[in-house]
Amino acid sequence: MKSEKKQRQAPRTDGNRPEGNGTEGNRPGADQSRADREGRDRSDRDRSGISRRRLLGTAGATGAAGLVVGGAGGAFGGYVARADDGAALTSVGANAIPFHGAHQAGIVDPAQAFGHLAAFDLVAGAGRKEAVALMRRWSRAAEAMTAGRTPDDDDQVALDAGPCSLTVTFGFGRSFFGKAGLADRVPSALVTMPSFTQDAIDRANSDGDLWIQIGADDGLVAFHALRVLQREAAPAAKLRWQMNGFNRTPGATAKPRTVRNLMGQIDGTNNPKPTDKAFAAQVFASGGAGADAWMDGGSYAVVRRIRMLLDSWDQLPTQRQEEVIGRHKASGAPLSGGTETTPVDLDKIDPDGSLAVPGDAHIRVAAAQSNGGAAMLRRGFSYHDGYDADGTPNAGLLFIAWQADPSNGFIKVQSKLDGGDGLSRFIRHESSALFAVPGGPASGEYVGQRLLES
Ligand SMILES: C=CC1=C(C)c2cc3[nH]c(cc4nc(cc5[nH]c(cc1n2)c(C)c5CCC(=O)O)C(CCC(=O)O)=C4C)c(C)c3C=C
Ligand SMILES: [Fe+2]
Repeated sequence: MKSEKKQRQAPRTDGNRPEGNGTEGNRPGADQSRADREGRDRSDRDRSGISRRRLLGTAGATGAAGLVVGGAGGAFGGYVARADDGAALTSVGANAIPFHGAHQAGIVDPAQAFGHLAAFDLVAGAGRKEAVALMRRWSRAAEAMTAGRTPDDDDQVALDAGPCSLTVTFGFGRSFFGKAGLADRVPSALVTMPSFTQDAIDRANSDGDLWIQIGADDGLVAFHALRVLQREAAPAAKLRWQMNGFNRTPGATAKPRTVRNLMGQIDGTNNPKPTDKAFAAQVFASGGAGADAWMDGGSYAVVRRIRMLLDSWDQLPTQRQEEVIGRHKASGAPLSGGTETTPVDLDKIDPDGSLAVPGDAHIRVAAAQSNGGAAMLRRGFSYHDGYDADGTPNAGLLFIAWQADPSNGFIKVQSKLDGGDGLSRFIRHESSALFAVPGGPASGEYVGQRLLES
């Protein structure tokens, strides 16, 4: 990336779209983003005497009739060029999540509407020096893009959009350390992931030396970040695997709600909350003073691509589906009663003498109470990669779990779910990876500097 001096254009308001999902105001950086935005418009005007936003608007207006593509146009059209009417920005475009901080962005922030995961391997001959240069390049690019800036020689894919809550999160796989000459710095929590009896893991789409998680509330902004970072990877690293995911778009519901997954369940209800006393200890590593000190403020990301066997799932009556999970499908309330947020009563017995939450219900088997307190923050994306030749949907969950120690988080819980979970008949784990995600960079630092330069 040559320079990030140019500010990316701020978006116009789409009159048909609700103003965000109501959560943006709570996101860190919303105010800063507003200030940045004003600065951006001003600097555009300073350089040319006329706002780039206005110029784009004029071009759109004059060309509008000729640019209606695919379909009858108007409300039914596919692509309709729109003039810039000068209306205010939407909060979706304007929201910026700071790149710097004690923890990397993309862990605690609400999961965005679009996600890309990518793993890279160092190329033969690349070592610590090349890794330092790569992490510098990646951090510089991510810092610019998350603030809504683009490089001079940018491909302009995200040119008209604001930051759109873009986050970029970087991690290191176990295989990275030996190649980078850092074999003695593998953190003790970065264990080799065990195999589980029901795994159907595709090794080519698993593991990796380096990992990037990208999230944004706009598809172009998310793709742009992926493309920029993939280009910046050369000549040090090459792509190993890449996955695309999505969540509900901000503003799609009348008020903020927990997302649904592709099985139709409300998913994420009983996640640890940042307001919980134990949250930081459950999710973030405290590196201590020893060899793992560089992981202070970091976390461990377990990535599992879990296919949903949707054809079988869809054949199950709703009541049975609810027994498989242990919650009502529509409301997300536990089968022991109450609303979505009512704590589940795993001991409750129904009038017929059976457990209200069945013995093999997913939430019973996965619960911290059933696993010696083991907990993790689940922050995933749905995925859909088309259909197999026989018409089976290739769709499911890019499951991402964040924890201070995977042995006392995902690994412990998955060991219990493997075989004991009613849901396991309807899902298949097809990819697996575990990454050490260092703490967030301080201003002027790049991600991983405390590992690579100490
Ligand atoms: C090893 C950890 C887990 C895997 C793998 C997993 C897969 C998976 N889960 C769902 C759907 C739901 N999970 C829910 C709760 C839940 N799941 C896990 C862990 C794993 N899930 C935990 C720790 C919990 C919380 C349990 C509790 O204490 O209540 C729920 C209920 C709503 C919620 O709390 O999020 C749903 C729904 C799918 C579809 C899936 C694989 C594709
Ligand atoms: Fe689950």
